Amino acid sequence: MGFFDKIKKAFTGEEVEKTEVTEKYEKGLEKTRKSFSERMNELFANFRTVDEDFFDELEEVLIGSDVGFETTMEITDALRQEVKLRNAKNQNEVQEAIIEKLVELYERGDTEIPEIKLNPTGLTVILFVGVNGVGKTTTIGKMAHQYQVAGKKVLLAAGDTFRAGAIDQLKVWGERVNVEVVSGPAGGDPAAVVFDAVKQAKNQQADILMVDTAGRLQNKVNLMNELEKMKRVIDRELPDTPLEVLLVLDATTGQNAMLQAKQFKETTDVTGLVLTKLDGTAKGGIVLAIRNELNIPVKYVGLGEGMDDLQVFDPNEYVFGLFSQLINKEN
Ligand SMILES: Nc1nc2c(ncn2[C@@H]2O[C@H](COP(=O)(O)OP(=O)(O)OP(=O)(O)O)[C@@H](O)[C@H]2O)c(=O)[nH]1
Repeated sequence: MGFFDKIKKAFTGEEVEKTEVTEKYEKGLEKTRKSFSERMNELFANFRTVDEDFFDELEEVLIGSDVGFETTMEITDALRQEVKLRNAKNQNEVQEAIIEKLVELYERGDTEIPEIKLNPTGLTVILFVGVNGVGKTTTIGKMAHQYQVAGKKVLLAAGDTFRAGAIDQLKVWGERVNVEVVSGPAGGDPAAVVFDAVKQAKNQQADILMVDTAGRLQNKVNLMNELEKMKRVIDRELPDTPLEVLLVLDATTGQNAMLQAKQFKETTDVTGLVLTKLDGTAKGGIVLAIRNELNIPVKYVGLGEGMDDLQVFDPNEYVFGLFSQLINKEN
């Protein structure tokens, strides 16, 4: 069964086969789906015809789910044309057009799973950026655990020397998942920590080095210099090593997360996003907005507090989780 057919079936409440990952996405997106389906049901409860009022209300539903203004307008404009083209009049025809347009928004982009490409012959370095409290350390810990379970040798570097608490927190995670943490003194130079960590990674022939960094957006110049210096050390010591820069964002902060992403994008070359706490928000539409407006791939999503709830982002599973049993079905 093609993916679109699977969504269509789930959309109307028909049973479809689900993998463990599908179920994780479904569960993680429960709040978003509930609020989205309530709003959609309300919209269709008053459905008479597809007129401008209908599109206005649909825009409100999408914006209310944090799909973002730009993306919402794009979707509703495309839908206006589609409805005309198909001469869709009744509720089912319009619902089908809506879901097709939303899925298309994804298919037009990259539906490949944007997994981190690990260096097959040596070390890969992942730099984690993002403001305090977004779940950066938790993400590093979970990811370290997953790579380790997959048989990789992982090393962590406590590059957030700005807060003593951040170093300790990373060490706690290191102990919990049994991964070594390279650290320096609080207030020290983060690039020096990176230098030491790179040396150790080389000595130990590690596969992955994950570097925590401080995320002081209020001081952009400092932040930029600090990140650039760390990158220079990595480039110099490991000239041919792939470097990922993952920006961690808290999905529950909605449009504020968008703003952070824009600011970090100006500060450094972000290669991917991690969106944490998607399970904690009813506004999971933020993924659509980010994907459409920022042009940075979402690489991981946090769908719960468990170790395995950090999942590689799969656009198909996401859209499925958003729509399954959407209309006329109690969740
Ligand atoms: N429900 C849920 N909780 C999460 C997720 N990711 C992280 N958390 C929880 O959020 C809490 C930690 O969040 P933060 O205080 O932002 O974590 P942190 O690692 O200290 O954040 P940084 O300051 O960014 O390093 C922990 O209780 C985590 O279990 C997620 O995807 N879903």
